[in-house]
Formats: sequence, C-alpha cells, structure tokens
Amino acid sequence: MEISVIGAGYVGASVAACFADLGHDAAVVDIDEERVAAINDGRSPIHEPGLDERVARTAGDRLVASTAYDPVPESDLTFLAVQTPSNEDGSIDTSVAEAAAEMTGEALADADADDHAVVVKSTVIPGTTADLLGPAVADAAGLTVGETLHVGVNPEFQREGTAVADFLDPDKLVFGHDDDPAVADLLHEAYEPLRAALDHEVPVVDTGTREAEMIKYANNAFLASKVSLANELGNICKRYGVDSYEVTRAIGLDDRIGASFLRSGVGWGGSCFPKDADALIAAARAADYEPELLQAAVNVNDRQPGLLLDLLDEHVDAAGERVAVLGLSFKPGTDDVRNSRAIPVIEGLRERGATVVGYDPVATENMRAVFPDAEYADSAAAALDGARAAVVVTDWDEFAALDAEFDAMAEPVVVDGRRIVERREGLTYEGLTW
Ligand SMILES: NC(=O)c1ccc[n+]([C@@H]2O[C@H](COP(=O)([O-])OP(=O)(O)OC[C@H]3O[C@@H](n4cnc5c(N)ncnc54)[C@H](O)[C@@H]3O)[C@@H](O)[C@H]2O)c1
Ligand SMILES: O=c1ccn([C@@H]2O[C@H](COP(=O)(O)OP(=O)(O)O[C@H]3O[C@H](CO)[C@@H](O)[C@H](O)[C@H]3O)[C@@H](O)[C@H]2O)c(=O)[nH]1
Repeated sequence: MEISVIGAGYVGASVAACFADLGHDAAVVDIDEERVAAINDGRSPIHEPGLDERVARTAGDRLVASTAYDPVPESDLTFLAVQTPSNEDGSIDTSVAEAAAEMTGEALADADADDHAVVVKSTVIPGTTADLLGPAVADAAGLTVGETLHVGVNPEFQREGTAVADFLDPDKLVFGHDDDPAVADLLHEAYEPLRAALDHEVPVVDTGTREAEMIKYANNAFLASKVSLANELGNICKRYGVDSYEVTRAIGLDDRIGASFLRSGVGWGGSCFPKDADALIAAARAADYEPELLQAAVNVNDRQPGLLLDLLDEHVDAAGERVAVLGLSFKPGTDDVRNSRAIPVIEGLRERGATVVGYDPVATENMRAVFPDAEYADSAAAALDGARAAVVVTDWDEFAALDAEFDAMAEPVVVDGRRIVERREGLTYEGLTW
C-alpha cells in the first residue's frame, strides 16, 4: 500500500518508518530540509530509540522523504502529522495544519487525483477535521468530502522515547471516519501488517471523527490528571513524613486505579500534556463550560518546580553558587525539551543568582537553544564537580547509578525531583514528594 505522511517530526518520522518497515511504501513530506535530508541519508531526524535502524533499513527503498508534495497523489492514503501548537491563550493553533491541508489539496488538484483519503493524525479539537481540515483539502483539490475525497481521524498515542515500540504494539487503534467505508477500509489495510505481526488482538475503535479527536484529548487529560493527583498526594505525604511511593505502589494494585502514571515528582512536561490540557480547557471555556478539575491538574503541575526549589532553599542559598541540573529533557529516552520541567527549574535558579550547569545524556543541544548562555557539562560527574548542590529533574537511569560522583561536591546536597538518586550516608538528600 502507498502511504504518504505530512510532517517528519516525532510522530510523522516514526509512523512513516514503521509503516515502511512493515512493508508499505511510505513517503514523508516535510518543509524542513534538514529532516528530509536526514531520512534520505538513512538517519532518523530525531532521537527516538529504534528509529535509526528502521530508517536505515528502509530509506531509499520503501521509505522516501521530500520537501515537495508530489508523492501525495501517488499514494492511497495521506496522514497529516504536523504540529498543532497553542495560541497565547492556550487554545489550539490550527494554522500549520490548515496550511498542510491546503498544500495536500493542491497536490491532489495538480495531479487530478480523486478517491484519495486524508487522515488527521495530529491532535485536534473535536470538529477540526470535519469542519476545517477536510474542507481545506477539498477546496484546494476541487474535490467533495465523502464522494471524491475521504477524510478521517487516526489519533496517535505513542510516547516519546518509546514511540516505535508503542506504535508497533498499541493498546488500541482508533479509526474515526464518520461511516465513510473508504477511510475505514484504508485504515484497516494500513494497520493490517502491524496487527498480523502481534501475537495478541489489538482492539480497534471504529468511530466518528469528532469522537476520535476527543478520545485523544480524553486520554491525555486522564493521564496528566492522574500524575497531578499522584503529585498532590505526594506533596501531602511529604508533609506527614509518609513515603509516597509506598502509598502509590499500594493503591496501584487496585485494578480500578492501575499502577502506571503514579510516579510523583516535578511534574509533567513535553510537547503533549501541557499543550493538550490547555487546548481542552480553552475549548471547554469556548463552549461555556468551566473545566475545574482539569484546571486544578494544570495548577498542581505548575507548582511542582517551585516546590522543588523551595526545598533547595531550605539547604542552600543558591545566590552566586554553582548548581547542577541533572536532566534537561522532559522525560528520559528523548532529546525533547519542549515544556521540560527543567525550564522553570533553571529559570528559578537563575532568579536566585545561581550559576546553572546542566547535564543531559542527549538533550543538551536542544536546551542550549533555550538557554544559550547556561553552562553545560559532558557528564553528570563533570556537572557535579565543584557544584554547591544538585537538582534532579529527569529520571534518566544513569542518575540511579551516581554515587562517588557526589563526592566531587564540597558538601553534597541533592534535591531529587524524580526519586532516582539513592539516599546514602554523607549525602544531604531531599526528595520532592517523600
Ligand atoms: N510528539 C508526540 O509524541 C506525539 C504523540 C501523539 C500525538 N502527537 C501530535 O502529533 C502532531 C505532531 O507532533 P510532533 O511532535 O510530531 O510535531 P513536530 O513538531 O515534531 O513535527 C511536525 C513536523 O511537521 C512539519 N511541517 C509543518 N508544516 C508542514 C507543512 N505544511 N508541510 C510539511 N511538513 C510540515 C514540521 O517541519 C515538523 O517537522 C501534534 O498534533 C501532536 O500533538 C504528538
Ligand atoms: O508517573 C508518571 C508518568 C509520567 N510523568 C511525566 O509525564 C510527562 C509525560 O510523560 P509520557 O506520557 O510518558 O510522555 P509523552 O511522550 O508526553 O506521551 C504522552 O503524550 C503523547 C502525545 O499526545 C501521547 O501520545 C502519549 O500517549 C502520552 O503518554 C513526562 O514529563 C513524565 O516525566 C510523571 O511525572 N509521572
């Protein structure tokens, strides 16, 4: 099957490479020449475990990348996987997706193609596909939705750092198609090799486009709120000398609660939870509904970095001191620093007059773009060397193994936002939520 994917970012690159690896012909289109060149050179344009080898295996053969939209009319199905960022007020900014939809339509018009399906993989507010993006493609192409152009929604639930594994073994597949059998058939065909490769059934949710769009937001809202509740409980535990991880381990044994997404700490970041929570809140308000619980989840999250720094203040006056920030990415396994909790932590340290020295196994260059004048070390040991204190922001495995490295600090003080460092003799250790 011929598939095109618009956008070679975290979602588009991994989805296209995985489809190619599963035996489809996948063409990725991106306006970013560097990302296109990387794929055509057989390299992943982003850091994502398992992606490099898939791109290397398929590039130039079943996987091709281009800045031109020529592959679109040659394919049966086009996924739109461009970014959907936030406006100033938190509402979704669909301008990039609209432009990509128009360019897709123009490519279909130029080639006089019909019977093509355009499926939105980007996260969009309910109604965006049916009311905005579908019509944008159709108008530019001179086609009619439901007749000569088929429009659907197939939200993506992969996580950064495990995007390939998540895509290849999803908990569910959501196909939004408003009863257009052409979209449903093409989506089932696209995912058939993936399902055939698994030794278990993957539930497929065939549903409307609006429901598919909302399922994506509901999924993220639930998970983000779950972490915020774990953080709220952790903050209370801390004040009562209770080990919050013992508590969440126990409550997670209740099937109705579930063990995942209960790790309390410095909060959730990344390109999705913050943006999607804001977009859903703005969408609710636009419809005259005040989403109090979701807003509280955001408020709790926004407070965590400040609470971490308050704990540092209890041990150290950071003014004029060198403070190591261990972990810059928003979570382990990725070089993505979008909405990383390291950003407010670094800002708070600088407000205190500290000299920040950051370390991350893979995200340094991306954080350098945010704070060009901060110091960055090549290793955790180098960051700790001569530091007055260390603040742990990301739970990279290698931080769990740190031990003698702390002795390079005059008086080792560690404020741990992710419960990753071992408490030990000779180390002043303060965990954020226990
Ligand atoms: N990052 C994730 O893990 C994740 C997971 C699930 C869903 N999503 C959603 O998927 C969408 C994409 O997210 P992402 O993280 O991959 O974004 P990204 O910013 O990493 O990638 C988007 C890509 O689209 C390209 N692009 C922009 N306009 C274009 C155009 N007109 N034509 C061709 N290419 C164009 C950009 O150059 C960029 O490379 C968003 O809606 C996001 O919310 C993301
Ligand atoms: O118990 C937990 C679990 C996560 N986090 C934090 O939550 C954030 C998000 O983590 P995660 O969900 O693993 O990463 P993402 O790649 O942002 O993935 C989320 O966002 C994607 C984009 O929408 C969705 O596709 C995924 O299903 C959804 O999990 C990170 O900052 C984590 O550190 C915690 O603090 N505690």
